[in-house]
Amino acid sequence: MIARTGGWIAAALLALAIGIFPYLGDLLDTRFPTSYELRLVMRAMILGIVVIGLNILVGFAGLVSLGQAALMGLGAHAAALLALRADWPFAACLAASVLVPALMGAVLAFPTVRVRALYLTVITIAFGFVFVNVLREWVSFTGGASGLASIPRPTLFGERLMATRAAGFNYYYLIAVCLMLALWVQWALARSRYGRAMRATAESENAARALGINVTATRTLAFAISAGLAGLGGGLFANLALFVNYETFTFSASIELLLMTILGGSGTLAGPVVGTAVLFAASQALQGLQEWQTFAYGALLALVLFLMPEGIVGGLARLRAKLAGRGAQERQTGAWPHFVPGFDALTQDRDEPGQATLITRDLTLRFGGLTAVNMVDMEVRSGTVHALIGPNGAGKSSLLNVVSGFYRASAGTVTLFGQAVKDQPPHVLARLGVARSFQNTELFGRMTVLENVLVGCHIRYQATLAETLLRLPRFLREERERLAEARLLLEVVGLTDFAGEQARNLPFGHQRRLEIARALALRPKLLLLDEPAAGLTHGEIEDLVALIRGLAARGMTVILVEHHVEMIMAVSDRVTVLDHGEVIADGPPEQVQDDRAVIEAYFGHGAPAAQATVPAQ
Ligand SMILES: Nc1ncnc2c1ncn2[C@@H]1O[C@H](COP(=O)(O)OP(=O)(O)OP(=O)(O)O)[C@@H](O)[C@H]1O
Repeated sequence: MIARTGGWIAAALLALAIGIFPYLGDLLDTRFPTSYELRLVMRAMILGIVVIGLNILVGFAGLVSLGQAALMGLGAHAAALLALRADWPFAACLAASVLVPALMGAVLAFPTVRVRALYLTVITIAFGFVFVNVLREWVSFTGGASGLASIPRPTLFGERLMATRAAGFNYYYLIAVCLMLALWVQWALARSRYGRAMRATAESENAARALGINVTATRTLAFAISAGLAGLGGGLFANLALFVNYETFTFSASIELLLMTILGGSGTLAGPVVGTAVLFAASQALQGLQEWQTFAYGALLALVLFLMPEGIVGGLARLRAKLAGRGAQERQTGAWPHFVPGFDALTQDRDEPGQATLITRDLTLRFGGLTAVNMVDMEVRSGTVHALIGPNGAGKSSLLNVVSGFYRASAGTVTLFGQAVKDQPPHVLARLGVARSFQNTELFGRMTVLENVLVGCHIRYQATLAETLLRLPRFLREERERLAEARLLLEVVGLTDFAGEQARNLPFGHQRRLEIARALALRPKLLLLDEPAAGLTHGEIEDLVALIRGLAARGMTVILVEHHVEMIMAVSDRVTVLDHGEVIADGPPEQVQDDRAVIEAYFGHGAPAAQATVPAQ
C-alpha cells in the first residue's frame, strides 16, 4: 500500500518537474534552461519512452533485444518518409511510427520465440545490422549518409509544434505526455493478467504453459509493445531533429538503451526513468573527456551494478525491504485445508459424476530407443482420486506429461472429458480444464504468493488488451473478482499471511501448498499432482490427504503420482501400477497392494511370500 502511494507520488512529482522545467527561467529569472537544455531534456524523455518499452521486454518478459535502436530508427524513418513523400499529417505519421515497428516486432518475434527465447536476441542483432545497411545503401529512398532532411515541422490541430523559449513549448509537452502515457502503459500492464503472464513466462515457461498461458503469443505481444514504444520514440525524435539518418540507430545505441534499462532496475516501474536520467546525464557530463568517455562510462556502470546488481531502483527497494525487516519466517501459517465458505463455488466446473474424465488407449511414448510409456490403457472416473504408482523410472511422470500436453505421444489416443486431445499443447489442455503440479515445484519465484495464484486465474479473464490498458469497467470488475478468488484460495491452503511475500522465500512445504492453490485457481476438472508429498513432513502429508479428499468430494478428479504408499492407501479410490512403462496392475488400493506382479516390480523376482505388501516410503 505504502509502495503504491509512493509510486503515485513519484509519478506526480515527475510530471510536476517536467511540467515546470521550461518555465524555470521565468520563475527564477535566469537564462536556464536555454533552448539547448530544453532539447536535451526532450531527447532524454524520448529515450525514456524507448527504455520503458525495453523494460517491458527485458524486465517483464525476460527477453533481450539488441536491436531496439533499429526499431526506433524504423519508427523515425516511417514518420519521416510518410511526411516527406506522402504528405501525411503529423498525427498520422506518429501513429505509423508506432504501428510499423510494432508490426515488425511481431513478425520478428513470432517465429523465433516459439523455438527459443534466446533466438529473439539473435534476430534483433541481425535486424539491427540489416536495417542500418539498408538505410546506408538504399540512397534513393533513404538519402544514404545524407539522410532525410527538411522534415516538415509538426503541426497538430492547426498549431505548429515548437520547443524553444522564444516560440513556445508545445512540442516539449507533447513528448512529456507521450512519456507519461508510456509510463501508464507499463503500470497498467504490470497490474494486469498480461503483465503477470509476461513475468510468469520469464520465471517458468512450463508452469506458465500449464496454467493456460500461450507463451509464444505472450512473448510476441511483449516484443510488439516494446517495439511500438521504441518506434514512438523514433517518430518523436524525427520530428524534433527534423532530420534522420542511420547514424543514430546503430548497434552501440541499442547497447546503451539496454544499459539504461538494467542500470535503472529492469522489471521495476521507476527503473526506466531513473536509468535513462542517470546514464543520459552521465554521457553528457563525460563528453568533455573525449576518448576517455567510453572508459569512464563503462567504469561508472560497472561500479553501480557491482553495488546494486538489481539496478538502482531494484537495489533501493531491496534495501527498504531489509530495513522494514519483512521476512517469511515471521509469518504464521494457517491450518489447512480450510474449506472456507465460497470455495465450493470455485470447484463447480466438474465433469459429470461417473463419467470417464480420462481414457488412454495403447498410449505409447518413446525417447529414441527407450519406451517410457508402453501401450497404456487407463480409465479415470470423474470425482475420484486415481493414483499412479511404480518403481523409479516406471514412466509415471512421462505419462502425466503426455496427458498434460508436455510430451507428444508416439502412438495411441488420449480422451479427456469425452474429447480426443492427442497432440494438443499444454495451454490448450489447461483451458479444457487440466491443471497440474510439478515434481520439482515450479513457482514464479520473484512474483508474490498472491500474484502466483492470480496467474492461475489467467484464462478466466475476458477483458481485451485495450480494456486492460484503459482500465475499463469490465477489466476492473474481473480484476476485483479474481483477486477475491485468489485470496480465498490462499485461505484454503493457509497462506493468507504470506500473500505479499515473494514465492521463492517460502519454506518448501508452503511452496507445495502454493503450487496447489495456483493450480486450483484454474478451476480444473482434472488435477494432476506429481509427487506432491515429496519433502513434506508427516503432518503436512495428512493435511494434503485431507485436501485431496475434499477436492474429490467436491467432484474434482485427481490423478496422483506418488511413492508414498501409506498416503496412496489413505487417499486413492483406484490405483494403476506401471513398471517399465507398462500397466502391471489396476484396481482398488487394497487389491493392488497384495498383487504379486506389483510386489515383484518393487522387490524383484523371487520376493519372499512374507513380503506381502509394497513398501511404505
Ligand atoms: N525427456 C526425456 N528424455 C529421455 N528420456 C526420458 C525423458 N523423460 C523421461 N525419460 C526416461 O523415461 C523413463 C521413465 O521416466 P519417468 O520420469 O517417467 O519415470 P517415473 O516413473 O516418473 O520415475 P520417478 O519415480 O523416478 O520420477 C526413464 O527411463 C527416464 O530416464
